[in-house]
Amino acid sequence: MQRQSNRILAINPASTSTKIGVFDNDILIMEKMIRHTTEDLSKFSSINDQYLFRKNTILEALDEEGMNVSNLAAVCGRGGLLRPIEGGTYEVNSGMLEDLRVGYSGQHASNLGGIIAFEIADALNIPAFIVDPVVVDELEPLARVSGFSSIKRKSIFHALNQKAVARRCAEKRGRRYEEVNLIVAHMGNGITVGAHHNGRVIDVNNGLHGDGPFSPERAGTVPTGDLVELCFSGHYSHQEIIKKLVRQSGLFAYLGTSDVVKVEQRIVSGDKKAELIYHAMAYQIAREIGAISAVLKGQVDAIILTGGLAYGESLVELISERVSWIADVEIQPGENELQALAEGAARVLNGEERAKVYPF
Ligand SMILES: Nc1ncnc2c1ncn2[C@@H]1O[C@H](COP(=O)(O)OP(=O)(O)O)[C@@H](O)[C@H]1O
Ligand SMILES: CCCC(=O)OP(=O)(O)O
Repeated sequence: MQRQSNRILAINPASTSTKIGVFDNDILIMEKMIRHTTEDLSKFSSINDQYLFRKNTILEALDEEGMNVSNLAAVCGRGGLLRPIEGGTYEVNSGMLEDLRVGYSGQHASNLGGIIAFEIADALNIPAFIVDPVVVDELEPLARVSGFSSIKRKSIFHALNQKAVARRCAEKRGRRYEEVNLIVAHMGNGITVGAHHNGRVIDVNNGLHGDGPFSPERAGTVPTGDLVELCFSGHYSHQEIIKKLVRQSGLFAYLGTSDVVKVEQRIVSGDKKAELIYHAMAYQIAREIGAISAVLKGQVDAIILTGGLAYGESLVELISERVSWIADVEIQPGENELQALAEGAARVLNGEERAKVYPF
């Protein structure tokens, strides 16, 4: 099908940076990472309060790059901690804006993606979208049962990148995403391993404050009794324990850094503790992939390793040697999120998909 030219601005707000990209449909024209200093962000008491500051830095960056916003056909932001929704491209509406502002399912910089996209698009009278936010929830009923009746398992994961790499993998095999079974391990600051069955992520660990492998920053699954003891030890407030589990666990807690490149350098120079912990992270990722292969009854077309950590050759090797008996292992390093946002918006602008309405 012949596609018309659609200029799309994609916005991905992360904790200390805002990444932006301008695309012609899914072809990248310009990309920029705007870094925010601690001093800049410490002026704001909440993530939501940063919206105007971040929006202005985006408009300034576009101006510096000579990008004329009046040529845009749509703006697409990374969606945040909304109500659980199925995957897809959603037009930003007033209900979504309200949920993003209060942080319906919690606080995360990605909550700003939809808000900033809307503000820029509204002034230009063009649509604003979000694509596959972190709350995409396509879990099977079986996967929701935790074993502790007061707690349900939740789907919070790197849906945007997981679905984009899964689509690409299916396409390479001459199949549609809706026709394949894939295991995708996104390995970034958090790590999530999803079972993609015929285009739906039917099981995945909650990579923010849930379960799964430990990661550069997160604790992942920890022994429950010991965690309860720690919570009631009187040493930590509620906020402190959450921060410890989400931002100060994993590699950071054991090795004092969450920078995987530095950890790899320490291993090469003979640091045995760094080696043990790094190998343990690979071991836990492989164990999660093995567990989720049972969800797919062993019918797995491919295992995809993606995210920033997939640039690390030794990590990829350590995981592959434990899981390559399950299926072919494909490496798609990086987080590909701006590209995935543009692709999601382009599918709607070109009439290949209809924008979904939040909450559906
Ligand atoms: N060349 C590399 N080799 C190994 N790890 C890397 C490399 N580049 C980045 N990383 C790691 O990737 C992580 C960030 O991954 P990314 O997918 O961008 O993050 P997130 O999913 O959290 O947004 C960081 O922990 C960083 O140390
Ligand atoms: C697990 C989804 C939240 C998320 O995006 O985490 P990181 O970017 O910190 O890996």
